[in-house]
Amino acid sequence: MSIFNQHEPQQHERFRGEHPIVVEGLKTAFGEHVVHENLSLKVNRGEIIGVVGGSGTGKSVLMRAIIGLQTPAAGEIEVFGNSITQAGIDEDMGVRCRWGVLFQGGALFSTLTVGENVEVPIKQFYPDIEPELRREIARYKVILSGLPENAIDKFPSELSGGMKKRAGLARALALDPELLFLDEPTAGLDPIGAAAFDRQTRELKETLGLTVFLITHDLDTLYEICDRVAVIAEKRIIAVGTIPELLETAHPWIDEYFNGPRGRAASHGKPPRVNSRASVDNQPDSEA
Ligand SMILES: Nc1ncnc2c1ncn2[C@@H]1O[C@H](COP(=O)(O)OP(=O)(O)OP(=O)(O)O)[C@@H](O)[C@H]1O
Repeated sequence: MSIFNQHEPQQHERFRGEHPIVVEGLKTAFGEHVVHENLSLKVNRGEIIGVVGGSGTGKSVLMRAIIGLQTPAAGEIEVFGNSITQAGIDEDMGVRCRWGVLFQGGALFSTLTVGENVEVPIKQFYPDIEPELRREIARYKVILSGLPENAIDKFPSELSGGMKKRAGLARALALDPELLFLDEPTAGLDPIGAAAFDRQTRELKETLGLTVFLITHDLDTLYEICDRVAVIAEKRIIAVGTIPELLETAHPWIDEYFNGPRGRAASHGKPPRVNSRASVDNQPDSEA
């Protein structure tokens, strides 16, 4: 039971449905530049889904659309069964407090300490929580994210890249989310730091029962911790499944991605995760 359940106004049951995120027929565009066209994706509850695709294919824009920061030109997005595209402000606030986001680069407030950064969403969504309790929650989240306890009083400029990511993770965990969005969490980390962050993600997912939407270029992360991988190309999700399943699709981009030198190195000795069937979208690109 979360401490937040005792505080108005965001009381809610945990999501028990099959798909906490459902995207149907999404179109996003910046002026004439269409990023997604007829993109669909269902994320399974309790999985870590890796989202991959070439640079600029729209992974971050997809995440932003799902969390309501990017208005779609067409299509429907549901999170926990609530329409994100049509939510009023009240429903919006109720859903927003149920996810946490680690943006690329951490997006920490540089003038606030780590602890104060973690307190920001708590203040925003639960303004009535007493400062002492808020601080105590922040301290717990800092420890949960794998930072030493004394990091709570440090400013972002005093942290290494890996520590900044963990501070961003602590803030993403601030509200006991059911859904965690991670945008390239291991980018810029050394291999040992990246592997440690991967382990932490998997442990958090298991102990907190999270669903994780993870954007990455890191093949080791895909092999180590992702239950399924969704591939964005041609403005939509062209395939989703375990890595062995994706390889069966024989799509040239997928083949090159996983069977190129880096893909082969990352796969070395890894047991495949096999708990779903890949689905492939062979629909022609309407914008082609
Ligand atoms: N605010 C914006 N205004 C205009 N174009 C944008 C904006 N945000 C993103 N784009 C464009 O949308 C496309 C997709 O961007 P996005 O950041 O989602 O790519 P990505 O797949 O996450 O790339 P990377 O792997 O390099 O991080 C790019 O062409 C980008 O230039």
